[in-house]
Amino acid sequence: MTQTMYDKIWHHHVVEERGDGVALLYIDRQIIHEVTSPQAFEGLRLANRKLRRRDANIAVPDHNVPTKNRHLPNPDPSSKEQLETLEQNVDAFDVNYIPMDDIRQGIVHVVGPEQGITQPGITMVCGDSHTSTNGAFGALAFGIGTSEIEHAFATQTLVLKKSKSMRVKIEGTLPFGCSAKDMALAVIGKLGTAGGTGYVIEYAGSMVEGLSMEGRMTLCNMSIEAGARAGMVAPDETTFNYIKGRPFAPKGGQWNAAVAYWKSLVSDEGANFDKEVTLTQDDIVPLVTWGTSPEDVIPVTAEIPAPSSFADPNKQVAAEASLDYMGLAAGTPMQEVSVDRVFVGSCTNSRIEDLRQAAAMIKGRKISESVKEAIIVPGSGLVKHMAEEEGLDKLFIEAGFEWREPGCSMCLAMNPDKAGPGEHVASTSNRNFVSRQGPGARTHLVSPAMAVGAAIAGHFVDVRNY
Ligand SMILES: CC(C)[C@H](C(=O)O)[C@@H](O)C(=O)O
Ligand code: SF4
Repeated sequence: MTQTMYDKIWHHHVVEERGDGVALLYIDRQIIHEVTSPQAFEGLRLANRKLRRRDANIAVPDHNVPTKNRHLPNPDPSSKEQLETLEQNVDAFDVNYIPMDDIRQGIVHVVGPEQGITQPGITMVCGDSHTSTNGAFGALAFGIGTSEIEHAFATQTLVLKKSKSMRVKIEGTLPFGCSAKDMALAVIGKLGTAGGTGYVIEYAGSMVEGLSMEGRMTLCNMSIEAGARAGMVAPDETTFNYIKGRPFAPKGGQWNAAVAYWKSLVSDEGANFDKEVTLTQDDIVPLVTWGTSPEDVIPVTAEIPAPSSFADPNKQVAAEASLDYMGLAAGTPMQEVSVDRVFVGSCTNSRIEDLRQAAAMIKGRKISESVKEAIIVPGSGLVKHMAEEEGLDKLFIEAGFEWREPGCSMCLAMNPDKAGPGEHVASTSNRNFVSRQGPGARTHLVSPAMAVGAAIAGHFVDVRNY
């Protein structure tokens, strides 16, 4: 019987079938951050339990870390407490830990792949929805809740129901001025935020195969915004080249054996997917979100849509509310929308390639005087270091950007990096929810190049001719 990649990885990890698609699944690796782990550790404490496999877990602080003045006391009491609690817990339970002052520190979903922790064929969890990022390697990686974190700590297993499978093919060559972020936004625009509910998505097609690992991670990262449980890309030479030599990668004779196994994971010819969706090169253009849902995407060359243009009455109501919150009028050309702040970062777009694409847009120009703040937040200390070796930090600083320390930062504004009420933010993150980047802040999701273009012009621009 033919199998999808998801079927294969699932079956390799079943400890016990419970019937009705529910199974006890073995979990290979778990990553932990400070926001969702405290109750899980507390649960272990109360039940007097330990970690079943301490080498399968690794913790790193990311959401609450300050991105500047780290040598000073943390200005936010609740952030301080969450960070200290994580330190106490990893100490008490002897969990592998990457502290804030370690060059490897960064956003969990950047650190896992960078360290070679993420590998094809593994099951990988984290108490964080964007764990889907790791699926770019052909891993089954997904976010879990606090009680599941505790369960995985104690047993190295989880009780799970198998999802349906969807294949999203994107065919063609990535058009000029576009990036994996535009592909991700195009997929969400097409599926809608509920289109992937109940599914694990496998991304395929020539445009996906042509992406670097960084691009594939951007694409898989935003599977969650399409409602899916996870996103995956079949491992290939691009994957193997990325993993080779990383700290946790298989070494010596184990390398060849691992690659042979990884190659066997790809979906069989003719494997059955519950749903198939295809996008073409024509669907991929520089996109911007205009509303408060990631599905609210339009080409940068388009106008803000009128609520009445949507067929679904519920969507009409939602669009009305979105426009009201965003302070936008239907019919306004997107390129006339001005931006107050610019954020390049987050687990969607903070890897080295994202920073290179962002820096390439500067071309000796400076950010607009109308922009209050433009920050570049690398995904990890290693990304930051690499960017500095390439001189990207200087390009950003000369243009008027702030060059920060790694963390989640203004993606969700749990640290001091916030946008003010009513301010429009050109953001490379993944969620444009109400008040996501600060109370009343208005988020527009874009690619790194589009964010820098907006910073220079002071409003959204079509990066293809800017
Ligand atoms: C804090 C965490 C639970 C949350 C998530 O799971 O996604 C955060 O990372 C986010 O992006 O909103
Ligand atoms: S960068 Fe944003 S989306 Fe990613 S884990 Fe952090 S808060 Fe969540």
